[in-house]
Amino acid sequence: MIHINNLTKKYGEHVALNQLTLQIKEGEIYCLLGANGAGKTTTINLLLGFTTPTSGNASINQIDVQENPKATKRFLAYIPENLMLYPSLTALENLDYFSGIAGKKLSTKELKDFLEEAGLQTEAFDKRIATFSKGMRQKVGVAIALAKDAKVLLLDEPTSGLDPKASNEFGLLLHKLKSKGIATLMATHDLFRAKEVATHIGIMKDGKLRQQFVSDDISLAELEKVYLNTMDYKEILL
Ligand SMILES: Nc1ncnc2c1ncn2[C@@H]1O[C@H](COP(=O)(O)OP(=O)(O)OP(=O)(O)O)[C@@H](O)[C@H]1O
Repeated sequence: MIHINNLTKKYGEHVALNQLTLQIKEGEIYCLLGANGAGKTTTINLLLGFTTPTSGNASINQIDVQENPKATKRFLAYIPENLMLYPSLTALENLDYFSGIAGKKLSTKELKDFLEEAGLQTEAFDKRIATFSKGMRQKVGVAIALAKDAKVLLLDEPTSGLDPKASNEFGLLLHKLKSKGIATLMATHDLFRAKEVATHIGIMKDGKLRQQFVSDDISLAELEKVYLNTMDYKEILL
């Protein structure tokens, strides 16, 4: 579903992303780990077409992102660390608005079903977003992705600032999306949640993908050790 080939982004002499190659198939959750400045957000921005690569390419559902950014956006949902919703509108109104932008005309019943599927409490459907916690806003973001029938979900630091219960709920939600066949790329610093939700884990440093694992092949303790070693510049062969 997501194909990234030798994707490179330079800002002047600085290489923010260095020949990244990876694939994420339907129903896979790929967690990208790495210290600040490792290139995680750059990867997401390139997939969103927010910035253009210096070289290499990426495709979503076999459509090249750079050649056809509008077409690829039809398949994409993006939830950044701080999801922008209209604070004075309710959850239902936001969902109605954003699914309308995505070309979906949905009944109130359908909108409510998506909010429920995303795990938002029924009492919150008609409350203004301004009163919502981050976890609740993210559920609205997931409802938007579901309403849009997104095939690919891009998440940037979705669990940062969430309390353990909200983070756990978000993890359960990702499992649900996985079972619907959605391909997810999640940039995170949260090793625990990455290990818990990911099918695959990559560790980036200085714009380069240094390590890749199938999540089931590595324990949390091993992941932490490898992560710390990688950050300490100790060379570990891929
Ligand atoms: N618009 C820009 N102009 C110049 N340099 C940039 C720009 N955007 C990102 N960079 C640089 O590219 C590198 C990768 O940044 P990126 O935001 O992708 O890292 P990250 O892994 O997402 O970090 P964080 O965990 O802090 O979000 C950093 O060195 C950053 O300073």
